[in-house]
Amino acid sequence: MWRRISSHLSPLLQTRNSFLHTYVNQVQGGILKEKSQFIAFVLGGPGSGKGTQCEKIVETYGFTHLSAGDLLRHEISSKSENGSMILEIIKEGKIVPSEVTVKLILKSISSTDNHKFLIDGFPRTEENRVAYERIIGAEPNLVLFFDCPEEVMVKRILNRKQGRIDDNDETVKTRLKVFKELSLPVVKYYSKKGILHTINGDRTEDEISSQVREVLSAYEPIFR
Ligand SMILES: Nc1ncnc2c1ncn2[C@@H]1O[C@H](COP(=O)(O)OP(=O)(O)O)[C@@H](O)[C@H]1O
Ligand SMILES: O=c1ccn([C@@H]2O[C@H](COP(=O)(O)OP(=O)(O)O)[C@@H](O)[C@H]2O)c(=O)[nH]1
Ligand SMILES: [Mg+2]
Repeated sequence: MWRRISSHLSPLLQTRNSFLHTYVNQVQGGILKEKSQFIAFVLGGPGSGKGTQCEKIVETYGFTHLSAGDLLRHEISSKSENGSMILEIIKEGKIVPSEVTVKLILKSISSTDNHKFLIDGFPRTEENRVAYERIIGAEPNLVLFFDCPEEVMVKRILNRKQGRIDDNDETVKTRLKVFKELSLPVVKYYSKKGILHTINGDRTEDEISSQVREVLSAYEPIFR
């Protein structure tokens, strides 16, 4: 279907087509197999444990982990043309324009041979979600949502010693407000779609990890 559509669309869409289906040079019985892309969004408030759990999922299931925040921070540190704009927005705890983030995600997806991706910390707004779907032309296969009480998230963020410019009292307040007002509607959207899996994020890392494995193992026949 993608091939048919893309022949009528812009070069951007044609590029997209090339990574929506990753051709895996895996000859089985003489047949070149094509693996469909599998995308899981990983959502949750700041400090809910998204990054920590993504690392464990990578170890267990071999996903490629794309943290939207890391991609944006890389733009800042590499002094790209949008770097200073991104820095100001992150400092304030607000949301970077969708087209910037979506472009970075697409670039990362297209630069790897893997077919299964964790997109961590995106989409953070309904506008992000719509922009992603417009450009990618598909919804995620599943969405993990780490549900965590605010006071636990704040404590974790203020103890996270990664030197992040946004891990401070003032920015955390804005980030929590943005999460409640702009990100929770996205969570609700996926819940209505029936692809949301809510995980209790107020547990030990290992307890959370086993909840995650329970969800992912049901999808294993699809993404394997
Ligand atoms: N289950 C947990 N219990 C206690 N601390 C945790 C847990 N999961 C993650 N952390 C710690 O909390 C901080 C935030 O976790 P992180 O994975 O970076 O969250 P997020 O990506 O959602 O902001 C990190 O310092 C991490 O080591
Ligand atoms: O899709 C995204 C992801 C992140 N951010 C910005 O990057 C910051 C850090 O995001 P990250 O996911 O790294 O934070 P976490 O939730 O892991 O603490 C956010 O507060 C936003 O300012 C954004 O604008 N759009
Ligand atoms: Mg994170």
